[in-house]
Amino acid sequence: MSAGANKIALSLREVHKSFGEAHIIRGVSLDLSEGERHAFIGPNGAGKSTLFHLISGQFKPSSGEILLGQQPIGGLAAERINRLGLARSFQITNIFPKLSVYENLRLGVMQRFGLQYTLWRPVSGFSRVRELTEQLLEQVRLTRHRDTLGGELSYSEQRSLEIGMTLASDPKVLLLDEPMAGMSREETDYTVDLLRELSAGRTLMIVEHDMDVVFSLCDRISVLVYGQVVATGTPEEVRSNAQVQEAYLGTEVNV
Ligand SMILES: Nc1ncnc2c1ncn2[C@@H]1O[C@H](COP(=O)(O)OP(=O)(O)OP(=O)(O)O)[C@@H](O)[C@H]1O
Repeated sequence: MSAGANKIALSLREVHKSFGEAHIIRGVSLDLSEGERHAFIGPNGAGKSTLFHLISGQFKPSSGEILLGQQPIGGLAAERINRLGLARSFQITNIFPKLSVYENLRLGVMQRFGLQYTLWRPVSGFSRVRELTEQLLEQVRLTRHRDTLGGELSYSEQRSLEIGMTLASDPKVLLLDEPMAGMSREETDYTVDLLRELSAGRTLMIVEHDMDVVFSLCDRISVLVYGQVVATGTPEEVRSNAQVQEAYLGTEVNV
């Protein structure tokens, strides 16, 4: 964790979400420190994606509070939450396949400044956009693919591009939903390394099924079962928690 680790970047307080009769998130409370890398794990259907949707503004909590720093964000529109400093990726890759890597990233940067894709904006505005786009290109290690169409990148490069677009708003808090899904071991290792680099100075929250990733990348882990956090702790604490072994990891799984 980086300096300033004691400041709270994101707080969930007794967050609930129901869809009709179905009570999916059942009282989740959690504080994430600035600079912390935190993973949510849990069985399929536990509510991990729903929790992400609540934090990033796709869903409104039925009750409870969500704070970004000191600012309550529960129920605000996704775009507003993004402007306040929280960005997220989705389980599915979300890039523009017919645009080049550079154009994809530039769109993300332009969005940050509220710029439309027009030709009559002042050039001065664009030079900053260009500068930031170049920076992002380098950060996500795609400089050599700058003119490649998004759709022609390999799967893991597309995920890197998507992470770059997520970073375009320069978020303080970054939510990534299964960033390694569908990757080979080699691609996963590469992406873990990239994420370590890119998340420096930010708070990272990921949902991830790959336990090697979770245990090596994250400072703390929360285990969600039926919409409730049954354990939160360091990888060592979670690994040795008997309730977690039973409820999720399975006593035969050696993690
Ligand atoms: N919009 C919705 N309306 C009704 N039920 C929903 C809605 N969204 C999610 N659910 C239900 O909420 C539960 C939790 O789903 P969610 O996708 O959050 O789980 P998850 O932990 O992310 O699972 P996975 O690991 O498979 O992605 C599921 O039973 C799902 O059917």
